[in-house]
Amino acid sequence: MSEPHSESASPEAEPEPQTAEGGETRCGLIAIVGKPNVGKSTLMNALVGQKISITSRKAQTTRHRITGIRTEGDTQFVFVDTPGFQTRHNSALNKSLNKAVTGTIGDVDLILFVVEAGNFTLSDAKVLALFKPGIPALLVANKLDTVHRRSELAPWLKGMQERHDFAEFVPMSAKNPKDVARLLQVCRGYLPQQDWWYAPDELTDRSEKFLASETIREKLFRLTGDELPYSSTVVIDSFKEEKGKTVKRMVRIAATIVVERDGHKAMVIGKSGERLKRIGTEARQELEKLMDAKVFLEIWVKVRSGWADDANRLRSFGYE
Ligand SMILES: Nc1nc2c(ncn2[C@@H]2O[C@H](COP(=O)(O)OP(=O)(O)OP(=O)(O)O)[C@@H](O)[C@H]2O)c(=O)[nH]1
Repeated sequence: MSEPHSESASPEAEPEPQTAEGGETRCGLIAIVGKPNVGKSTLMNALVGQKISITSRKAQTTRHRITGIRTEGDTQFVFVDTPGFQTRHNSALNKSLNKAVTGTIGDVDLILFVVEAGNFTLSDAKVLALFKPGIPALLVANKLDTVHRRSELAPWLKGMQERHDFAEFVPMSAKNPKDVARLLQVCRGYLPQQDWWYAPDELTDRSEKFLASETIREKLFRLTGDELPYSSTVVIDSFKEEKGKTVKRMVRIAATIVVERDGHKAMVIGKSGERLKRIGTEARQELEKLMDAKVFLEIWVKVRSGWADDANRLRSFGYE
C-alpha cells in the first residue's frame, strides 16, 4: 500500500515514527465515498474533529481528494474525502472528479460507503460497482436523524446485505458526536499495526492556500444556492505571508471567482456588490480562525466560458 500523497511535505517535516504508550501503533487509509450530497464531507470533518472539507447543500461541492488526519490513542486515522461520484454529466470537470474517486478506492485499508439511511438509488449502485474485492467496506447509513420510521430500516439493511458483502453496518448521523465516536472505534479495528505517517498534531496534507480557495468556494456556493450553476470555481492568484507589527501573522490573499457567463458574474457580485462583500467577509472570518492570522482578502470575479470542459484550463485551476 502506497503512502498518501502530501503536497506540503518537506524532508524536515517528515515525522519521526511514533510509538503510543504501551506498544504498537496503528495507522491506515480510510476512503469516504458515495454519491453526491449524502454527507461525506460533513462526516469527514466530524471524524477529524475540525473542518477540513467544505460542505453545502449543493451536490458535488467536494471537487478534490482531501486528506483529514486524526490521531487518537495508539491510532492514526487517515481519511480521504472524495467528490460525489456521478455519471449524469460528462464534462472534463466531472471526469476529473470521478477519477479522484476511482483512483482512491483501490488503494485503501477501509472504505466507508456513505448512503442516506433507508435509501438506495441507481447513483448509489454505480458507486458500489467500483468496489474491489479484498478491501473491507462499511455501510454508513447516514442522516439517521431524518428517518421517521425506524422500523423500516431493518428490512432495508437486509436488502443492502444482499447487494454487497459489507463488513459492518453503521446507521448514524454525521451530526451526532456519539455516533461519530462509535464509528471511529469501528474503523480502528480495520487498520494495520504500523508506524504513523504524520505528526500527531497534523490535521491535513493540504496547504493553507488550498484551504483558502476551498473556503471561498464554500461561501460562494452557500450564498448563491441554486441560483448559480455548478460550473464556477475559485483560483488563488497570490498568497503572501507578511510580517505584522501588531499581530503575529498576517496573510494577504488575492483570489478570483471564475464563472461561465456575464449573468453569473452579476449574480455573484449582487446588488451594489453586497453578495460578493458577504462572501469575502465570511471567508475571511473563517480563514482567520483556521490560520490563526490576520487575513486580508481581495476577490475578483471573471468570466471564462467553457472552462469546465477545457482540460488545460482545469489543470491551470488546480484540478488533478
Ligand atoms: N440531517 C442531516 N443532514 C446531514 C447529515 N450529514 C450531512 N448532512 C447535510 O447534507 C448536506 C450535504 O452534506 P455534504 O457533507 O456536503 O455532502 P457530500 O456527500 O460531501 O456532498 P458532495 O460534495 O456533493 O459529494 C449538507 O447540507 C449537510 O449539512 C446528517 O447526518 N443529518
